[in-house]
Amino acid sequence: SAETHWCYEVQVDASNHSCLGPTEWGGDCHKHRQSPININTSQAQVNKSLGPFSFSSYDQKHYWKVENNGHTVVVWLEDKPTIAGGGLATQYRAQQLHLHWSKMMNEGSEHSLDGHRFAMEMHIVHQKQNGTSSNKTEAQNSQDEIAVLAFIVQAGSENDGFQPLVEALSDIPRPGMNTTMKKSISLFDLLPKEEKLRNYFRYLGSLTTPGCEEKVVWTVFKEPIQLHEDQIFAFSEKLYYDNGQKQKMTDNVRPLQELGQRLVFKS
Ligand SMILES: Nc1nc(-c2ccc(Cl)c(S(N)(=O)=O)c2)cs1
Ligand SMILES: [Zn+2]
Repeated sequence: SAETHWCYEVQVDASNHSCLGPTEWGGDCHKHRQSPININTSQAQVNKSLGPFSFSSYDQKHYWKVENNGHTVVVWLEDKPTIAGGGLATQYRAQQLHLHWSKMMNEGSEHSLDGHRFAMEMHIVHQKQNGTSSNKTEAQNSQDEIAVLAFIVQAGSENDGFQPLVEALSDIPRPGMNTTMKKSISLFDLLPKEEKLRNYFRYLGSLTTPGCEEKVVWTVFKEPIQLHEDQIFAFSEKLYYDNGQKQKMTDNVRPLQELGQRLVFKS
């Protein structure tokens, strides 16, 4: 039979157990360098090598393609903006951005800061740019193959930069649907002002979705993105997990994982 697909806890009951919730996820999801984690900000160690990021083409406006993939809303960054600096070993190329959220303003982020969770969390997923062909092989298994820039989102003032994404949600209620933003925006239109991106936390972890591969160098920025409550609610209101449009897409948040022997650093 088609293998049972993974899902979030909120979906397990609604689908009368026809999908695997977070405690049953396979792959590397049961290993010990997993994400997300709670970040104890006073225990995080200042690391002087965690300098500012350099963002390339983050100012480039684009009519991005937006998709409901059954777990989240994904914005495909095909023009591949890149990042470097920020204590990263090399340049990384953006692949996609997606978000995690809840209707509850303190249950929608995946990471927490000193036990506090927020309304949403946005992840910009980047792939390590390989060097020469020689070091391509082992590079694929490195702990920092993927760099995710994580931004917490809290309810506050209206954010005009997010409107083209918020308005695109109505076009893609069901899994597998995709659309294009009706207005071009840049990644910087979605982020806090660049000068506010100097303060961040850093640790090595995993994808927060199956197979939970432990190949992510995480950056969690301190400065939150602010969205109006109505913009936040739009994600839970317009999107569905299922084709029958019975299960609203919300609480697509993995439970917190143990820090274990890992250290969290801060810029
Ligand atoms: N099918 C799906 N894949 C993802 C995904 C892919 C890559 C990554 Cl890196 C992540 S995360 N949450 O760790 O940033 C999520 C979401 S939903
Ligand atoms: Zn994510």
